[in-house]
Amino acid sequence: MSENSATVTVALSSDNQPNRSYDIAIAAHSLKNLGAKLVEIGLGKKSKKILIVSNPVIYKHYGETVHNSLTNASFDVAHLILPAGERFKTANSLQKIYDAALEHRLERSSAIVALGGGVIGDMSGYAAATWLRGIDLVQVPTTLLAMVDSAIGGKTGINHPQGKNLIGAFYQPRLVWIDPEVLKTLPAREFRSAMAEVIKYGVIWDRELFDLLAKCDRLDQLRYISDELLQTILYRCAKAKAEVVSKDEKEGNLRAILNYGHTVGHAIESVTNYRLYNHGEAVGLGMLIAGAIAVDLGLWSAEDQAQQVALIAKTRLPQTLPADIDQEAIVESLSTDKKVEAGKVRFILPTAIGHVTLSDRVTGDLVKQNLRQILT
Ligand SMILES: NC(=O)c1ccc[n+]([C@@H]2O[C@H](COP(=O)([O-])OP(=O)(O)OC[C@H]3O[C@@H](n4cnc5c(N)ncnc54)[C@H](O)[C@@H]3O)[C@@H](O)[C@H]2O)c1
Ligand SMILES: O=C(O)C(=O)C[C@@H](O)[C@H](O)[C@H](O)COP(=O)(O)O
Ligand SMILES: [Zn+2]
Repeated sequence: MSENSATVTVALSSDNQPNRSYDIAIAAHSLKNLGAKLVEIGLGKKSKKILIVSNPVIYKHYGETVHNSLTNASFDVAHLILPAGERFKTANSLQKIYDAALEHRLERSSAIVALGGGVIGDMSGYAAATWLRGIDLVQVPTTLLAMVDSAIGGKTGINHPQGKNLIGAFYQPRLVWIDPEVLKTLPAREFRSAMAEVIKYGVIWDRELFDLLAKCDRLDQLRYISDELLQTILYRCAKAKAEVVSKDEKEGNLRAILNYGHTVGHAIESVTNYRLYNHGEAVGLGMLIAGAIAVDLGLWSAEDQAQQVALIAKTRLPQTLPADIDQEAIVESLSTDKKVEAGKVRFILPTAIGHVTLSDRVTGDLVKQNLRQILT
């Protein structure tokens, strides 16, 4: 890792297929070089067609740079603008991507470029996985959350009216192209939200990252983070996710740790109709609750939980839930979690900073008991 650029490789087994490993390239001001990079990794040899999928805000800021970079590299580019927000991570939006793919006559060797946050990335990824049974996918994340998490590792999908990400596929991108400069236009709320996933890596895998963050006074806005710390965050999170995904691409076992905070987090998002909390905020609340449950079960210490609470407080993420939140519905929604096995909900619970375990000892009552602790 140099001062302002780094590459992390997601190493994947290939069986009889061509090499599926890919790079996560992190470099400031690199957006304009995307087209040349795609040529370098072999895109455009047969079909030159590319569909950029984005949303109005992101495309207004960065669409032209990406479009020009691709056309300068001789790609035949079309773009589709979808409405912004988790509420639009739906089958209806997916249909619009398919319609645009058809209109632009994407072929098997064409590509989709996802220019956006996790919502655009997850939906475009699923469209790429399924259009013509699979075309190339390039992730160009524009939120911190997408840079450290959603653009990496190949989980793609959309929400079902009954729950988060219930429809999807594991489908790896050919490249993750990160230009941290784009974070300068990211709203502070979205920055904070991403910090929940960053802290997640500290708790599940990387104690050094946790300790580094704990030394900071404020973690709620980009302006409180030095360029060096931002680069370290991007690099260490990418490395952590790449290591986990390389070891267990399809969540047979280890990868489930990346779901820390998500069991309750997804339930909160879904029960509040994706209107009250965004993903990272709900995950932050989910981590607070998972930590408290782990203390109750004697799996980790009250001191470690206090450290987690203190770190989350530095991000100024929400730490409470409205008193009238439907607790029964949250517990009910846990049953749609993808980690459910033989009807039992399995939680990722921390045992020490940097370590977690999978537990099926968490009852609905224990969840409700801890939800009640954070009601306002
Ligand atoms: N696939 C995975 O492994 C994975 C991992 C984590 C999260 N997710 C999913 O990711 C989604 C959350 O992603 P998110 O937090 O990126 O939210 P998001 O995609 O909704 O983006 C948040 C907001 O930021 C705006 N925005 C994005 N980049 C910007 C920029 N550079 N400047 C100005 N505005 C910008 C967007 O318009 C949007 O309104 C959820 O659906 C979650 O389930 C998936
Ligand atoms: O990559 C993973 O694996 C994760 O679990 C990362 C999570 O941050 C992400 O929100 C993911 O989409 C959740 O997956 P799900 O399988 O619970 O839908
Ligand atoms: Zn997440």
